[in-house]
Amino acid sequence: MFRLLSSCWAWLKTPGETRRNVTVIIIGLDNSGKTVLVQAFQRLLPSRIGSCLKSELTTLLLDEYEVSIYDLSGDMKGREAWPNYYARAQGLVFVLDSSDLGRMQEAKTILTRLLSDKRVAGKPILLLANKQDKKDALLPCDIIKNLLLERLVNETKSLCRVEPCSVIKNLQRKSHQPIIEGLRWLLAATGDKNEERCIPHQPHTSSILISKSTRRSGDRCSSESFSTRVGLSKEKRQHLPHSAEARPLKPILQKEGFRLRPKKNISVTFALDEPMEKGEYSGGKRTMNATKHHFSPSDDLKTPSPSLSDDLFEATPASSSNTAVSSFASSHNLWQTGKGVPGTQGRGSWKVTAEEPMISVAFNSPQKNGGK
Ligand SMILES: Nc1nc2c(ncn2[C@@H]2O[C@H](COP(=O)(O)OP(=O)(O)OP(=O)(O)O)[C@@H](O)[C@H]2O)c(=O)[nH]1
Ligand SMILES: [Mg+2]
Repeated sequence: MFRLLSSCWAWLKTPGETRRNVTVIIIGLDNSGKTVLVQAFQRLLPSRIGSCLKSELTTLLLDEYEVSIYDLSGDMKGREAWPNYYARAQGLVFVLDSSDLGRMQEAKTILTRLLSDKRVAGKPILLLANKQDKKDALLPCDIIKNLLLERLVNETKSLCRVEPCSVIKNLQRKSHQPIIEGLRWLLAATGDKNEERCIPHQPHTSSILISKSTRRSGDRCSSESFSTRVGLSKEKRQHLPHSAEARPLKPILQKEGFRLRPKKNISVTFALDEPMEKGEYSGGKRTMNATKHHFSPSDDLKTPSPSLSDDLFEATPASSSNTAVSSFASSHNLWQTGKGVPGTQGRGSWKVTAEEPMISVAFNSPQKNGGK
């Protein structure tokens, strides 16, 4: 009853009559969780379900947006209809079953074909790494690697955010926060994307964001150091949701450290567009050899010190945006290492510090809940 009333109120209360209409398509392989995602949105947000004629359409209200969401079927027959929706979509949600390793290649093929379509290329895409409750679910960094996502979004100039989530119903309401935050980001990105197209001679570089949904106290990331890399005006950037901000990889490494969480809630945001200069971090091996490990005194649970592989900071060749990408690939080892460390699946955090620069890794409690 309360939900019904608040829905009615939300529909009536159109602030200044200025709701922005945005059309989003939800796409992905069959069985990835698209329909369950839409059902979660319907539970969480004021929504209007489509008529019988367009049962795939749901209209949601979120902030100042009225969002038309098309839940497209992912089976072979359904995929034939996808192109009919490409032109009208301003943003895309690609739902991936992170635990279905056997279909990663198929997902990659589909995603590549999708983003390469000229009606889609350049539009923002939210990649939901779903089914994170399952024990074999891939980490977002593994997904990025498996799907060759960096290269793909760089080529198609699409702004991309990767959001790990579980959309199943029996999870607590707050565990659905990532999908709301992801949708907020997508909506903001659609507006900025349109505006950006009007800016002439704007060098376009693309970004991948991984959600940094929650920040711990002591997080040294300062918001001023964030920037999107899609040529947004400063004023527009201020309107992006906090979690929509992208951080250039190079400054992160230079100034702050790279904050990652191993599974479920990822705590890092970065952009893959800033080329490294020649020789930059080429002393990485040396630096990492000099690495010392220590634990934060605020850890909820002490975990064993991780051992880092020496190839954590391989020297990265310079001169293209792929340099930063390969730098990410190096940091990927960091995740892998963290993942394999006994005890890191529990609550707690550990830090790895080197003399200069410092890398820090924060592990927070994963949401293990009713994994199948
Ligand atoms: N464990 C787990 N199961 C999920 C999750 N999300 C969806 N599922 C299950 O995955 C199955 C498929 O979900 P759907 O939402 O129907 O998948 P879909 O992407 O709409 O599939 P098509 O409509 O065929 O393209 C269902 O059995 C869901 O219960 C999740 O986050 N975790
Ligand atoms: Mg479905």
